[in-house]
Amino acid sequence: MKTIALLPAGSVSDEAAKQLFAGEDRVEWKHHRLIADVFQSTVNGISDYSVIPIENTIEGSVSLHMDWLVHEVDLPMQAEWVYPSIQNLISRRSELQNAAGELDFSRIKKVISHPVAMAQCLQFLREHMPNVETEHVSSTAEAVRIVRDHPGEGIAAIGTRIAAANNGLDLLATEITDHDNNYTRFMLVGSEPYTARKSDRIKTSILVTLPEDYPGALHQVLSAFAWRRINLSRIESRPTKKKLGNYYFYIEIEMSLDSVLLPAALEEIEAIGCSIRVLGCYPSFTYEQLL
Ligand SMILES: O=C(O)C(=O)Cc1ccccc1
Repeated sequence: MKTIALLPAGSVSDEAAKQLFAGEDRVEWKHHRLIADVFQSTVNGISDYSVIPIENTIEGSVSLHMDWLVHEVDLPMQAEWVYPSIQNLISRRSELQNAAGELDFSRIKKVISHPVAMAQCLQFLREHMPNVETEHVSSTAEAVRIVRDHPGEGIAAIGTRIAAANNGLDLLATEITDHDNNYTRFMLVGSEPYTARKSDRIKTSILVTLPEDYPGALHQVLSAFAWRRINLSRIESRPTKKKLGNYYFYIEIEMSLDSVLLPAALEEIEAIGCSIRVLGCYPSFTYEQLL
């Protein structure tokens, strides 16, 4: 039996995780309201894995979660997958109708959701409810729960169809994200490798800290990959949080650590005085692969 910590039932994380573990019956879900508790469940050994949203097509990196993986916890990355994020406007239709029985968006006083979901729907909100107040909460599922528990207050949530159905609420508008092809990348973290499915795409994630006062250090790091023709799929700088202006580089490499080339490239990078932390070597899945 594998125990998996994740955001509440009806969240995007919940749908995405069920896709990754589809067909596995020996799985126990541990839902948490807060992402901090999702992380902590695996850190404390209560769960085998945590499910973490790390990047979105529109919003880019979910920096807070990336920073947790780097600064707060030491949990290896075990699988990465992509899941479409389809958002809907959810509340009670009967509360928001005018005398003619038509939905009147001006009766919505406040829209609540997870910050990533909210960011995906800003144009929709501007167009239909230019003056609405918005508020961020810990997940889309939590937003829907709050709407359920506060009838008559003119609150709507942005969330999944499943969350609306689970809470007996109405879909006021469906598929409201501003751009199609809106996907979120999720990371499965934990101490055991994920073996339920195989992918021919294996990635390695590392964190590189450059030596101080070394002109061209980043160039040299990149060249260690470039001349070996090792493809990188992402590079991002984040503050070290130790000193203003100090950064580490988060790099995703399209190659397994079991290869001959990658360890050699990492050795070359260490030789110029960089420190490297390997965050994981893991299979990567597209949405189509998991269908
Ligand atoms: O709040 C949720 O449902 C989550 O799982 C976080 C999230 C929100 C929006 C897109 C992807 C993940």
